[in-house]
Amino acid sequence: MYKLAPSLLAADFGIIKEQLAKLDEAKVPYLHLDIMDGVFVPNLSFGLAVVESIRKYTKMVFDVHLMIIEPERYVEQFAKAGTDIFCFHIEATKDAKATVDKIKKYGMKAAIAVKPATPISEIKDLLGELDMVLVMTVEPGFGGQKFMEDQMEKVKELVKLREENNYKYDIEVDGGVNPETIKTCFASGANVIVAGSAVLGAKDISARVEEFAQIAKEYNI
Ligand SMILES: O=C(CO)[C@H](O)[C@H](O)COP(=O)(O)O
Ligand SMILES: [Fe+2]
Repeated sequence: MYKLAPSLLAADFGIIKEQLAKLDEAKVPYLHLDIMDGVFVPNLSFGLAVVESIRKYTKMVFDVHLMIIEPERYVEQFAKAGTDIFCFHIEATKDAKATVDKIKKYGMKAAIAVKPATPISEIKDLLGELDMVLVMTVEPGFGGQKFMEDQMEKVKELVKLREENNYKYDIEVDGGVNPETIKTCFASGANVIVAGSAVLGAKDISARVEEFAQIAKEYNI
């Protein structure tokens, strides 16, 4: 089922309450929260305090994308801050299985992200336990980058593996998604769409959300 996850990274933090209200008005289901540590990626964003404080203002599902090393250290804190989906990078941990188990123990949905150079074979053994897989369509670290079309091969591979093994995960794409590139995402089989600049940077947020929803309908997603 199609879900839009606007990325807070593209929001104007000075008017964050108004921005959240606009997303709620547009009936957006997920909010994508990019957590960066300046080590796993060459950028810093925001952390637990921001997640906890905005949790009070919206009921959107919090889809937290952790671009930090050893994400297992923060599972409990993110659960307490109101995270619904805890998504970590396979490249950032030595024990992905233990991390997935810990995420579930704290009542969250478990997702794994793969950088553009990481093949799906790296997470193959865990696919049966995941609620979502995130295929990065840019190098993680910054919003507003160009969509990497070649990553659609991984989306298609995930669709195939899900069918063959009766797995249940959603397939999320993140980076450079706009009204054009969203079409190849749907055509390849992605159903959870992260969009920062294309949604929060749009003149009319509701109109952009509606435009994406119409395209999803055309592709039966
Ligand atoms: O994880 C990310 C960057 O690492 C962001 O979620 C992503 O870049 C969204 O921004 P945009 O839609 O503007 O590309
Ligand atoms: Fe992200």
